[in-house]
Formats: sequence, C-alpha cells, structure tokens
Amino acid sequence: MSERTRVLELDDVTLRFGGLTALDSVSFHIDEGEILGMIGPNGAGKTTAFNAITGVYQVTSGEVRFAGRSLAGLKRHAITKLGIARTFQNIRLFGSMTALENVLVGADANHSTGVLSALFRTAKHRREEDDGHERGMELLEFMGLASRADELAANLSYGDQRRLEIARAMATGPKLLCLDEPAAGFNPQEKAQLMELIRRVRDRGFTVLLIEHDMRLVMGVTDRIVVLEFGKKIAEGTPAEIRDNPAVIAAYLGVDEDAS
Ligand SMILES: Nc1ncnc2c1ncn2[C@@H]1O[C@H](COP(=O)(O)OP(=O)(O)OP(=O)(O)O)[C@@H](O)[C@H]1O
Repeated sequence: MSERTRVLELDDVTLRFGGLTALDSVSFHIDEGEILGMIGPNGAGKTTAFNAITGVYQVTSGEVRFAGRSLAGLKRHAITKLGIARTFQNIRLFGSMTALENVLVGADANHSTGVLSALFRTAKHRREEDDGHERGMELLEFMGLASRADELAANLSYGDQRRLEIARAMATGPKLLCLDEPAAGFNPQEKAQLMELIRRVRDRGFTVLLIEHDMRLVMGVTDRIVVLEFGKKIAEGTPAEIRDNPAVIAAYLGVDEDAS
C-alpha cells in the first residue's frame, strides 16, 4: 500500500469533566482522503471527541495532532484557520441571513485581509469578496441549494438547512470536515442521498470524520470506523470488520440503531 498523509491523530487522549471520564485514552488517526466513521451508543463520547478536535475543550491528557502539529492550547478560530471545519448536531445557522450569506460567513474565516482593509475596501479585500461569492455559489450548487441562495436560512426546509451547514463548513476551505450526525432527523431515503453526497464531498478532496447513529448508513459510506463506548475505543476497522466484531455487537445489542 502507498504511504498516505496523516491528517489527524488522537494520541492517548483523555478528557474529563470533573469526575466523569468522557474520553478514556482514545487513539485513532485519519489519513488524507478517508471517510472515517465514529459510532457508539448515546453518551459514548463522540461529540466530546469532536469538541476536543475543534478546540471547544482542551484535553486532560494526551495529544490531538493535525498535519503533525499539536493543537494543544489553540482556540477554535485558530483551529478553523489551520483547516478543520465542523457541523453541529443541532443546526447553527444565522436564520436572518440568506443561504449565500451563511456560506460567505464561512468563507470569511479564511480571508487574509483584516478589518482595516475591509473598512477601506482595498483591492485585495474586494478580490477576496468576489472570489468568496463565486466559491459560495459553487458550493451551494454542489449541495443542490443554488436556487435557494437568496432565501433566508430560517425559511429553508430542515433538509436544506442541514445541507447548508455542510456547505458553510466546506466554505472555510478545510482539509478535514467533521460532520456531527448530519443526517439526524432524515428519513431513510434522505439519509441515503446525504451519504452519497458525503462520498462526493470526499471525492472533491476533503477528508471526512463522520458521526452517525445509523449503523447501516455508516457501513455504506465509510472507509474505516472507530467505535466508542463509555469513552473508550472498543473497536476500529473496516465496515466489514466492525460488523462482525463481538464487542461492537454487544455494545449495540438492544440499542435502537436509529435512536438519536
Ligand atoms: N460539557 C460537559 N460537561 C459535563 N459532562 C459532559 C459535557 N459534555 C459531555 N458530557 C458527558 O460526557 C459523556 C459523553 O458525551 P458525548 O456528548 O460526547 O456523547 P456522544 O457519544 O456524542 O452521545 P450522543 O450520541 O448522545 O450525542 C456523557 O456522559 C455526557 O453526559
């Protein structure tokens, strides 16, 4: 097998909230171009792992590395700039802004020009705005939202809002895209469509970390899967390996796969 570039690495990460150990010595990595699934029953630590990766929480011990660099002490904004973007379990759009404006807010995160040049509308700032606009429209097109570009986000259907969140995250130009249950609340057909879209996102050059409750779906779209239970990694492997793993079967036994 050829050498692949390591995008993200969690090295023996423990994260405690007071007496509760939400992540317990968790290690895994993601290589460039992979779709890595993260699954596990409710409260397993999946969202906490996202929060540790994106700088919402600092790890108690261990290290998160992005492109070989430790993320210790970095704030959320700095981590976005480095190239990690995420969506949230609960949609967080700016409801009174249009779909396009929401995407442009994402693109803004990576502008090199600052407040002063924006104030004086320097040529460079204008150029960045034009580029951002074009790229924003292209992303909306890609997500099937071009015709909704001028609609207020609050007026979009639930499914369109979920897709817009992904477009906004992509607009920051990330190397790693972290999607926290992007298909939550979707019916099976919508879920299947979204998974296909996520595959196309990866084909555009993004590396994807995906939390998804629906085992069948996650099996269909991911290259590898990490399974958490009570903050510990209990399994890691290809979808076929995970499907037959006794520890995973035990963790999910009696658990409604679609529960969220
Ligand atoms: N800010 C916090 N303060 C205290 N405890 C927290 C905090 N965030 C998460 N936890 C706890 O950490 C554990 C892991 O939660 P987490 O949300 O990461 O699980 P999850 O796998 O994402 O679950 P779900 O599938 O329900 O979203 C849970 O016991 C949760 O109650």
